[in-house]
Amino acid sequence: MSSGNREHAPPSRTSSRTGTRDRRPGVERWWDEAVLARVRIVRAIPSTGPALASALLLVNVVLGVLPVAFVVATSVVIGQVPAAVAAGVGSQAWSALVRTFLAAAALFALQTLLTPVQHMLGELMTRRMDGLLQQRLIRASLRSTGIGPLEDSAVLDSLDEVNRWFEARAHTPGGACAGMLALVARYVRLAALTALLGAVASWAMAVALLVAVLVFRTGQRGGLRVLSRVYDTGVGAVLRRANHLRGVAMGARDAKELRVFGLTAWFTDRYVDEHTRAHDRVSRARRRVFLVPYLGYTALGLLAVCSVLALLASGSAQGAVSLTGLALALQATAAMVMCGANYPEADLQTSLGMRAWQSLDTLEERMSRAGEQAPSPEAADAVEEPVTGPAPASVELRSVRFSYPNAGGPVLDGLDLSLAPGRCTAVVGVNGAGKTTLVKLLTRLREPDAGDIVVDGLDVRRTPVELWRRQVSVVFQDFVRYEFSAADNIACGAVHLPVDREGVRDAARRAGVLDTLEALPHGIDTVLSRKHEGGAELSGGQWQRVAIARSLYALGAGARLLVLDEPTSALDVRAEAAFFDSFIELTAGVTSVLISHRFSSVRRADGIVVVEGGRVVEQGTHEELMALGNRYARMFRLQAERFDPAGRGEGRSVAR
Ligand SMILES: Nc1ncnc2c1ncn2[C@@H]1O[C@H](COP(=O)(O)OP(=O)(O)OP(=O)(O)O)[C@@H](O)[C@H]1O
Repeated sequence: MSSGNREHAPPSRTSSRTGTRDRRPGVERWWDEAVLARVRIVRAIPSTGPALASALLLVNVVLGVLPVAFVVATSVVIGQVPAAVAAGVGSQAWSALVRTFLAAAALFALQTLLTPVQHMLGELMTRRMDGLLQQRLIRASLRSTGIGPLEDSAVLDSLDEVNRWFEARAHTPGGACAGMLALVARYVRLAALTALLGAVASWAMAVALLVAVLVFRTGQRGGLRVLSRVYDTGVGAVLRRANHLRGVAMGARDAKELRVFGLTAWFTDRYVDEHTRAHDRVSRARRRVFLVPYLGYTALGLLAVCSVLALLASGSAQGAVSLTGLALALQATAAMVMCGANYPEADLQTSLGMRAWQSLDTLEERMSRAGEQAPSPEAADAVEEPVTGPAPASVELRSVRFSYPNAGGPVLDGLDLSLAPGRCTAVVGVNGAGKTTLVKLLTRLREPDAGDIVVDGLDVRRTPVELWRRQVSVVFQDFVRYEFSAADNIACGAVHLPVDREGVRDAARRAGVLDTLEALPHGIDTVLSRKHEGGAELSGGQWQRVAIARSLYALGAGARLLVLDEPTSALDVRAEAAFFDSFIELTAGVTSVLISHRFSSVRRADGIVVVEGGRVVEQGTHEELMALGNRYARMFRLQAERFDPAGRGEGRSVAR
């Protein structure tokens, strides 16, 4: 019997109950990991298609029986040889020998033919189950309407872990189903061999050998489970660090900085250190888990096999066992011993699959736990229809308080802010003042801990989130660069409506990017990524214009509140000035919020608020705030002086 366990590197297993290292009692953990996990996989098998599941089950049962039938046929052949040789060619005994031989050959051929069918159907089941699990993963990742869960470190850990299971090339989680059915073949074979040995030799012998085989297998499989716990004791974290280092070192995104800062050798050394540390700990654990127990299991196996052989030998010596019976018993014993080995078509697949499924459960559980945001008092009487219409939104934030979970004090602490309908309000403040947090609340990616956001006199929580979001158009600081066509990149500003190609062109024209897009190989249908054939890459500023076009398209589709979070950070000064000249005009009459560190943009807003300490500490027009000579004026002058050290005139270089 051979151990045959290959080393693998599953991600760390943490308890789905605590989110920390698993501290459940051994029996409960064993029940969950070894029994319930298998039951869940078996119950999921029919979802890959009843016809496929039945066909694969049938093939596996047949593949379990065929080798046993082959053992019987070849043993009968051996038993028939003396009589056939004695009677000579053409005799009845000879013909019987030939017939049995042909039957054995047919059984062997059938087994050879069915094995690829087993692989093919198993592969099909694996792909189908992987597809279903991927759907579960995507649904779990996107299930929250807010982004709270995706800023929770436990959820991010789980996501990271599950993703690694799906990215593993050797065995994917779906393989567990096919692996579980492949075990049917092995255990049917083991049961039939036991019956055979019992029938022709001795039942005590057969049962003893069966017990030895099962003990050996249980030890090996249990060893895999025990070994995997080493990943809970810090190895997972070391591997994550190593993977991060490898990802940074091999990614195109970070290549420039690594080289310019001369970090390549440092990265290599750190990667080797972390990897070696993880590898050493796994190797030590492997020796502990497998080496000594393996010797014990092997001794037990040898004892059982030697006893069986000794009994057979003595039975044969006394003439109590026929030649056919001896051949049967010997072959059955050898085949049973083989059943104690690692099953390459089943063991790793089921063991890794069970862990992957558990990771997915943990992710789903954590997502739902992290997604339980503070209940909104008005949610119960949510109105079906949003407050909508052509009129620009009037938005008021009243005494809004918000803190990030597990992150210290409040970021917004009693903030009052009024966004006048059809006017542009700029929000300024130092880094970390809470400007982006304000955007998250306005877009309902987060809900306030206290206070209200009131739109046209109605608490925004009374409007279903999806409907509210159709009324909001946003250009995020870190907007998404979708690897879609340019047209789709813009049209995804209003996915609830059919794509309006004229509207897309119009939005691109107004964002000043239409000429650039039309000059691409396939015009606005060019995929904006070089990773795709015929695709093209845009500069940072051009991408930003595409994001702006997306928000204009959303406005065209009925959005009534425009939120711009650093919308021009990638544009040069001249492009920014030109952009605002046209943008202010284009969005005239739209309620908008502009967050920017560029005072040349901010000063053009109809109203400006300064956020500090989680509240609005100053508000007014540019002129009023300059006249006040307080925080805004100081920040404005500081920036203006950087462009115009001589200090000539208020923001001369930053002015329009
Ligand atoms: N997901 C988060 N979890 C915990 N704290 C966060 C999170 N996001 C932001 N913060 C903290 O909240 C505070 C406000 O962050 P926010 O991004 O809103 O500031 P900001 O005014 O937009 O800053 P900047 O001008 O640098 O973009 C910061 O102290 C930041 O560390």
